[in-house]
Amino acid sequence: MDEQGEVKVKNPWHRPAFIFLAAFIILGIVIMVAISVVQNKPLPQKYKYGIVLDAGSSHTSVFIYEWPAEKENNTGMVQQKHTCNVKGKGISSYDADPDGAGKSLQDCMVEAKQIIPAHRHTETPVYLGATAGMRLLKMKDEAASEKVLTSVEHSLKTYPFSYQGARILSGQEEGAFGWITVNYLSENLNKPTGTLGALDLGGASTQITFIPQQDIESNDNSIDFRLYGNDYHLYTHSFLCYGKDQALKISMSKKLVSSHAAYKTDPIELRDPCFHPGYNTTKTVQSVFNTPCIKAVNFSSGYISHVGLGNWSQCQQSIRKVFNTSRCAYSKCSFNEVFQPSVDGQFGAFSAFFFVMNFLNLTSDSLATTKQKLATYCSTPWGKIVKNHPGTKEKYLSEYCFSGTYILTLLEDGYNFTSENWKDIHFIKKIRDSDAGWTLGYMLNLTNMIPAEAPDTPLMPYGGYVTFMILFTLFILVLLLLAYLYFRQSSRKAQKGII
Ligand SMILES: Nc1ncnc2c1ncn2[C@@H]1O[C@H](COP(=O)(O)OP(=O)(O)O)[C@@H](O)[C@H]1O
Ligand SMILES: [Ca+2]
Repeated sequence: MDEQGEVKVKNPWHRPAFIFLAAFIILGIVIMVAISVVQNKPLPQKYKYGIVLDAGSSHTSVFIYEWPAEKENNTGMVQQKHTCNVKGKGISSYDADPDGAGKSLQDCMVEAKQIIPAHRHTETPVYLGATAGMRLLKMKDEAASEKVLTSVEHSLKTYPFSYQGARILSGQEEGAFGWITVNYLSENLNKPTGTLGALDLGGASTQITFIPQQDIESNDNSIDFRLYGNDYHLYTHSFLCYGKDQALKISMSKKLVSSHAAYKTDPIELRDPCFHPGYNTTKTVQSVFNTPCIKAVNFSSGYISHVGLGNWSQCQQSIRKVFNTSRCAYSKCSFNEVFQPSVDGQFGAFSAFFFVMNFLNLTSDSLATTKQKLATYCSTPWGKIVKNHPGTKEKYLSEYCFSGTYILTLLEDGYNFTSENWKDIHFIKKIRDSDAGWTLGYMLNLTNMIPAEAPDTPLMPYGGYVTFMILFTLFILVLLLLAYLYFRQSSRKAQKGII
């Protein structure tokens, strides 16, 4: 009994205070880990949505974007969830029937209501941005352009979303937001890697935007951004009337004006090297001259007999006349006296640049091969072209020779790309499943989703943090166990010594 009494006194582990302390430490660690795991646990993913309507000159597309609610300021988080193509033509074609513009959006907006979860509807912003078609309508008939915008506004306000406005974008905005989109999607904005220049070809205008190596000599062409802690000094220019549909009209009108036949015959004969041999279609003079991009001319007839010749080099000669390169008041110009630094770096060429070059299978050849293949394509008889592409809209099909040649001439003679840097042009439709175009950049900007400064990042990712806390706790437990074993052994020795 005495022996046992002595052991009790000598073994420190049997002191209640020590046991209490050890239990308290373990409990404290367990509570700490439990709280931090629960506190930092990512909530079940909640998504937010945004809608942007791209009211282009040829048609309107509705884009629905989606992003995880907690990560809206991280780069690359916003994704395109759905697109809907509005039936019919662009809103600028409703100048004589403004109500029709608003009505045309109905089907796609109903679709948006079905795609976005109902509880998110009221907080989902809707933006409509109109581009060059509406810029031209505003030049031609400002009152009509306002009526069209009012009509789409009334229509968009009837849906449960948060309507944020319908407006005409400036050419600079269109160029800059296209650049933001491609660089956001390529995750270039928060990395020290280079950025991607943006080339956008529409029906009524075309944009070029990139970071140049030299000074920007004209203020109109300069845009500055601070994104994720980096300063960007961009060159941008939008050529109104140089989208492929307006360029075709300008090119046809020049041919008509310079041809003597045009003033005498009925219908006027337009022999066009940019259309396939065997192509022969009657068009109205009005369909070519109905644009503020061309001065009105009087002809003997209201009709044109448009006859294809299929001669690529003559076609290119005729397209060169659309670009005025004779004067430049700066150190360098693209065309029409517009300042442009030398193109630099990699470029993403989207919208009609992609549609046309992809159709022609010309997205990955050298400049020389591209020209050769295009020349062969243009000389292919129209009958054969129609037979080979039964599913393609005849209007698009008849114009691919012109459009391909226009793209080549715009890039080489207009923007001064060469056979050396031709490979730097990447014809793209999508980046990581989202369309390249101005709409995403526009929404990111208006919702402040690209912060000027880089957001604070946690010390370690969530998974790493939990692992660290578990390992750290185990480490402490093992230490306590070892300490226990050590003390037990030493107290036994002490016990034996006493015996
Ligand atoms: N599959 C296609 N093939 C050829 N061209 C196309 C195709 N889809 C769209 N396009 C063309 O792309 C252009 C899109 O321009 P759009 O965005 O409407 O005008 P803008 O940007 O000048 O306001 C139009 O010229 C249209 O005809
Ligand atoms: Ca466009």
